[in-house]
Amino acid sequence: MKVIQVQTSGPLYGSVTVQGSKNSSQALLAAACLADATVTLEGIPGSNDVRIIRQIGLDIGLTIERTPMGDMLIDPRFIHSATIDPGKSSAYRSSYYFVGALLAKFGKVTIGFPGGDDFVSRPIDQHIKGLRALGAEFTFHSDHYVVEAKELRGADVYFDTITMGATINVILAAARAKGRTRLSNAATDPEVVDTANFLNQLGAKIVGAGTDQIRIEGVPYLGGGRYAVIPDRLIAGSFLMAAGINGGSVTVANVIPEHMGSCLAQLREIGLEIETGDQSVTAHSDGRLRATRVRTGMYPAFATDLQQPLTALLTRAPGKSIVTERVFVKRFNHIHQLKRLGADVWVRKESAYIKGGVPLVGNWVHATDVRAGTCLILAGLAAEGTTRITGVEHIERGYEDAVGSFRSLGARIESTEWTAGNAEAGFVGM
Ligand SMILES: CC(=O)N[C@H]1[C@@H](OP(=O)(O)OP(=O)(O)OC[C@H]2O[C@@H](n3ccc(=O)[nH]c3=O)[C@H](O)[C@@H]2O)O[C@H](CO)[C@@H](O)[C@@H]1O
Ligand SMILES: C=C(OP(=O)(O)O)C(=O)O
Repeated sequence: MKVIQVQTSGPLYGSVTVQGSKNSSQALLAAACLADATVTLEGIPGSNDVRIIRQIGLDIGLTIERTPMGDMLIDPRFIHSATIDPGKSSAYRSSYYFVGALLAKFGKVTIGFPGGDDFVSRPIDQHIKGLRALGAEFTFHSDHYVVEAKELRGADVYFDTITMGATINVILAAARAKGRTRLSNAATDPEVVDTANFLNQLGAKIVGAGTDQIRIEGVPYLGGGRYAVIPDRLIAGSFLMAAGINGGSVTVANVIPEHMGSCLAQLREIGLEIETGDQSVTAHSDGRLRATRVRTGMYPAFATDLQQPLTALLTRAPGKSIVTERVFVKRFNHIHQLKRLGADVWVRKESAYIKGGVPLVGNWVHATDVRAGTCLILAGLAAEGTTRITGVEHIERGYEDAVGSFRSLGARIESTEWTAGNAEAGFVGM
């Protein structure tokens, strides 16, 4: 069993080059299926989710190869199947993008239900609603579903709630549908804009991405091209938060500061000093933090994926903080694990109440999902003694090299293989 071991660390100093966005990469890799020529994507991270997408690609005839320069060369010309193995599709969340991306070409997609971070129920009713409006029919089975459309036709879609996944999925389907699609109440996330920019570069006609009204004029053909995925604003945010845990100064390079507005505002409120450059952000902290109240929301509000590392940071801020989760209201699995380190945190309804400044003590903890993992790494840096984190595969879904990056900043962290022998000697069941 892989375990990440974190020791009490001092202030962190240094610079980390931020990987390409996990969430955008998943959309772009699927979107490449819409092309009729080869595509090169720069900056796709080497995370577990990307490895699964490559395996799905192999199964259906979509070649995804890493070049010696680190780019992804994708050849969608020989896709021969739109039947996706349920096990693989359920091994990560956004496998549903293959529905939007393959439906126009194949007329029928068979796929497993979405997996990924299973922290709360995550409905896909808005994906279904949007794709149905374009003419798709859904049939549900025990471990997979089938989506069929003789012909996809543009339509007006008004989303009942703001969802990034459904916005992207319907854009994918509409890009090669017949006629015009208009999306209202669309998500405005940078990852939506990134997907639209990529498709437009291949010849799609999408306008309005980044606003809540998006128009897509379907085209019969998409060419190839080269495109660079946006940097991961969520991973960048968590490294900046790390500067506040024991003090220090951390620079995240290769970021788009404009994507991080609500995060940077929140960190300033807590007492970090933030400096932005063209493509970098630096957080300085003398370790003195202020308690705060924060609510998550859809972009441009404070991201739900930054809620967990922020909660770890707020355990270091003397006083009472309140973190309210508005996107996935029960996304608090990490709180139970923080308590195992001695944090004084409790959850009522959709809020976590944190009494900050209480000393943390190392223990065995489990990362239930990727951001819970980041939260526990940050908490482990402050905890007395050793914190051992299991569930490393969740962390590896999103990070190319979390351990290496934190080590480069001076964190005392390592990845170890926990064997039956040492487990008997020291493992405390969870
Ligand atoms: C792979 C990926 O990109 N994952 C991100 C994506 O997930 P994902 O795309 O799954 O999240 P959504 O933006 O769709 O979810 C936003 C809200 O809409 C609701 N909803 C969503 C779809 C739907 O059909 N019906 C519905 O009610 C969800 O329950 C949630 O309350 O955005 C989330 C919110 O920023 C992030 O936490 C995830 O990291
Ligand atoms: C929720 C997340 O991922 P996914 O949607 O891939 O499960 C996340 O990245 O925090």
